[in-house]
Amino acid sequence: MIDLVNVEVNYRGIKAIKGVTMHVESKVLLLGPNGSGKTTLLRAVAGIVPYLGSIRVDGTEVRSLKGYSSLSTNLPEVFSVGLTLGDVLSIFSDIKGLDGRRAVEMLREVGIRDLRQKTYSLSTGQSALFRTIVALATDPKIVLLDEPFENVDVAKRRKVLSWIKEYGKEGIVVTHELELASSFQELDSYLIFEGKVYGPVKVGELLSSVVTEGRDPEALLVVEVEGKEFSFVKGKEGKRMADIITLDRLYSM
Ligand SMILES: Nc1ncnc2c1ncn2[C@@H]1O[C@H](COP(=O)(O)OP(=O)(O)OP(=O)(O)O)[C@@H](O)[C@H]1O
Repeated sequence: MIDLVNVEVNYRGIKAIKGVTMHVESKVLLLGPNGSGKTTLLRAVAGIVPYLGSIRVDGTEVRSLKGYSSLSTNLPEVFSVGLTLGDVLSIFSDIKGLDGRRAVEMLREVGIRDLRQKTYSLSTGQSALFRTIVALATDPKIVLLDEPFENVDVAKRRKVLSWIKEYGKEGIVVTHELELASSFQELDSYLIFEGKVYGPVKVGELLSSVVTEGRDPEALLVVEVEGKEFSFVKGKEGKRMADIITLDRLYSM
């Protein structure tokens, strides 16, 4: 279970996360445009950046966590430079109970066979796949996945989708691609704009809504973008969410 209460993250004067309160006890999607704070929120939950407020993972405050938690992530900060893929698998087997055979099988399924190569020799897409596989092959209770589809070929995205459905009962999956979100219709989603989180709302409901300017009393969600309010409403005239593809488009509405 992940509980955030009034969380703020500041990077030297930039407020990247502003007063976020969330209670996550299933797998949820976090959707938002570039620079909205998605990665920062995951970093805070993973204990990689300092935060104000409270973040508890299964009841333990993240900033006072000692040792390893029930949480796995594909965030690049977790992977040391200069190691081979085999080294990383072996370290994660020791410290996080990674299933080495399963990891090797998953790597083969996406065409990564040479375990003697260094992690930095992987392409951007291969690196994303490798990090996702290491995170999931630990069979984690909680997953934090940052843009697991980015730079991954369409055919391999299908594999990644099926793995995300298979592993981790709880957690946060970040993406800014609504097209991919449609594969998770039954999950709850949160939207993030300018460091503020809105939700939850079922992915299916969100994608079948339209976006209108202003505050609509029947809205599933009302978000604020650059000082303007936008409503996500069902059964009205407006820009169909399903056509927006990426949330960056709200900035040009
Ligand atoms: N290390 C850092 N130092 C200073 N500012 C940062 C740092 N990392 C992120 N930021 C700023 O914090 C804000 C949120 O960034 P973040 O990377 O969390 O967004 P994001 O939603 O993950 O974006 P993207 O989809 O582009 O990856 C942005 O304004 C970004 O410029």
